[in-house]
Amino acid sequence: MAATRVVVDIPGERQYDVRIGEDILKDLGAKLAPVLEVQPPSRILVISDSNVAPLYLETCKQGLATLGCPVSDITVPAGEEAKCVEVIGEVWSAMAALGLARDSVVVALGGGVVGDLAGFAGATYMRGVRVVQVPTTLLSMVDSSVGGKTGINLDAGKNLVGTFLQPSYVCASTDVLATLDEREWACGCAEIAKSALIDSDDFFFWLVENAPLLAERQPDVVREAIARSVVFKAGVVAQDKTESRGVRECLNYGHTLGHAIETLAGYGTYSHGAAVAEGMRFAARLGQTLAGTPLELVEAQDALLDQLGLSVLDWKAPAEDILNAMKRDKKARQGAVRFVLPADVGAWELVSVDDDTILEHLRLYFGE
Ligand SMILES: NC(=O)c1ccc[n+]([C@@H]2O[C@H](COP(=O)([O-])OP(=O)(O)OC[C@H]3O[C@@H](n4cnc5c(N)ncnc54)[C@H](O)[C@@H]3O)[C@@H](O)[C@H]2O)c1
Ligand SMILES: O=C(O)C(=O)C[C@@H](O)[C@H](O)[C@H](O)COP(=O)(O)O
Ligand SMILES: [Zn+2]
Repeated sequence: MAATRVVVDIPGERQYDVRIGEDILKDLGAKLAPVLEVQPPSRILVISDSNVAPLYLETCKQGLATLGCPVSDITVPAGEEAKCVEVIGEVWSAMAALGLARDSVVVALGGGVVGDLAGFAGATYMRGVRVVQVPTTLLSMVDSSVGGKTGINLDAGKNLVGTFLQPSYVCASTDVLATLDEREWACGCAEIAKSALIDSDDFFFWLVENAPLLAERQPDVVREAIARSVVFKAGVVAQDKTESRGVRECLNYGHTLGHAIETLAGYGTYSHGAAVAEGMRFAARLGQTLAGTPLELVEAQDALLDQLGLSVLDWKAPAEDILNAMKRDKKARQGAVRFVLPADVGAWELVSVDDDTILEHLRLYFGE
């Protein structure tokens, strides 16, 4: 079957393709040649992690060989902990030592961690070189490789330092998903569920119907879930590239509590998707009070997340600690935390919530 092509067309940016298909990594160089021909790269640097590199680095480098320029690689430790100040410093130093120049290209080969880290390295080194995303997790195919958010975590909170840099090209070669474990599969499903619920009845009820097949990794359903998610995200980002117009925040549904859980539990303790799923359960309940979220939606979302392998987390923390972590969320304004709440499927609101209401709902939710 031919690869699916989604064109990301953001005002003020060069258009780029997201290609989704089986076994397309080997053709990466051929597909990139026309994209990079305006300024042929003097060198390509593939950045990967210690789990992905042994599996797919060789195929990736072979795929890039047709471009005829030197291809170097560096490998960072696998896992969320690598999205940090220390590792980005090492990456910048390696880029300089390898002689990367403004006309070089960074290829991010890995999941969302490598995508965010390598994207940030590319966006900042010499004030910006071109970046190509080669996502290898379900999450990175459906979400993080598209839209240009890059960055690292601080001890104080998730993604607190970063930039926006749109990739030049995205290659989602779905065969690599075969080596992904159950935890990471469910993690990607969480972002698909987030997108479906925020997008429309059409996407949400398609997902409800196909959740068992997605959980079983049925290839046609997997490809359609990726394509639907990318089309949705590309449409949102096209309206609000830098999250400054009150539109892109919708992609943050579930993330206000989700990011607080990741920070407080320690990066890597829970997958990003598992924490976001918990955040979606909480936000829907908060929505019942503040946005008229119907009980049927709360229950339908719970059932969907259960089916996708995203069970309720065995985690709790004092409500005050969670609130303090949430206060560093990038959606906060004038010290108040703002939540994306689902008034209904396909109808979200960005609501500023006072501290007492948040504390009350956290205590209720976590049974304090
Ligand atoms: N920039 C964005 O728009 C955006 C969107 C969503 C999430 N994110 C970020 O993405 C990160 C989460 O990404 P993730 O869920 O992909 O995690 P990840 O990158 O840590 O990958 C998960 C695990 O799977 C391994 N792995 C990756 N590909 C594999 C493969 N094909 N086979 C076997 N193992 C493989 C990795 O080595 C890692 O151990 C978080 O830091 C989150 O904040 C960013
Ligand atoms: O692309 C976006 O915009 C998103 O919010 C997608 C999220 O899934 C992703 O986790 C993102 O990194 C969160 O962004 P942040 O600005 O809250 O750090
Ligand atoms: Zn996310």
